[in-house]
Amino acid sequence: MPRPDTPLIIALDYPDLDQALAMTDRLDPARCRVKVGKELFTRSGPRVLEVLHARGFEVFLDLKFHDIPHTVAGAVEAAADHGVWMVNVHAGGGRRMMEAARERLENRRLTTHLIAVTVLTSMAREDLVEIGVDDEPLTQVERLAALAQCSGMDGVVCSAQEATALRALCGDTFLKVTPGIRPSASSGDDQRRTLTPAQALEAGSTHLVIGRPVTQASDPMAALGAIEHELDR
Ligand SMILES: O=C(O)c1cc(=O)[nH]c(=O)n1[C@@H]1O[C@H](COP(=O)(O)O)[C@@H](O)[C@H]1O
Repeated sequence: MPRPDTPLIIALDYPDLDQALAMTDRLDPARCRVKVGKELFTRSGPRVLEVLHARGFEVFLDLKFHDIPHTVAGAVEAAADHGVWMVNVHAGGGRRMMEAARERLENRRLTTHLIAVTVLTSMAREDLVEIGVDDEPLTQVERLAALAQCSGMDGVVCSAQEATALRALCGDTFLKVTPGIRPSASSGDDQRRTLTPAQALEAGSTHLVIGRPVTQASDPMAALGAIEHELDR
């Protein structure tokens, strides 16, 4: 199946498989990828991946693994064995954890994209201070992105507000997957570091993760179409 030529990843943040599939019934796998996160996966198990693959979708399995190296390597291998397009870990798990995950994929010649979460887009400076990081989010994102890159990651999850700095630091081909995307008219919800879809691509994001602005819209297809229009696609 040809890879979709789109930066859009729709977050299927639903409490059950039926609701997620009702949404994907209305999406076209040529126009977007989909993301399965903790809630949906914990409720539905790997079956959700089988069903989405059968419908032609490439899947980002967003379970943000963060554990000792051996455990994370096994979890990343299991995700890749399910045939997902992308999987993620927390860069805060450190170099040995990320290297172990990369090595496990290489040993098995598995080509799933492996990326690391830097600083969650729901966090602002004061949240970092509370966990002992007395830095601006950008400084911590740069620190973790550099570590992720030299630990063998294909890219990072960050806010689009940091994408330009990471393009300079890590290059164009290093993936910058950016949630916290809010079309001009929508609310920020619990996100703190947001940009619009067009601003995010302009800033250097390679992929845009979009959840509620599409999934909670009264007409999700119209919302997706408006984003595509904004991106001139
Ligand atoms: O890894 C992620 O996808 C992620 C990282 C991050 O820093 N912030 C973030 O919002 N996400 C995910 O991106 C999606 C954003 O959804 P909305 O805020 O509804 O657009 C959710 O599924 C989050 O779990």
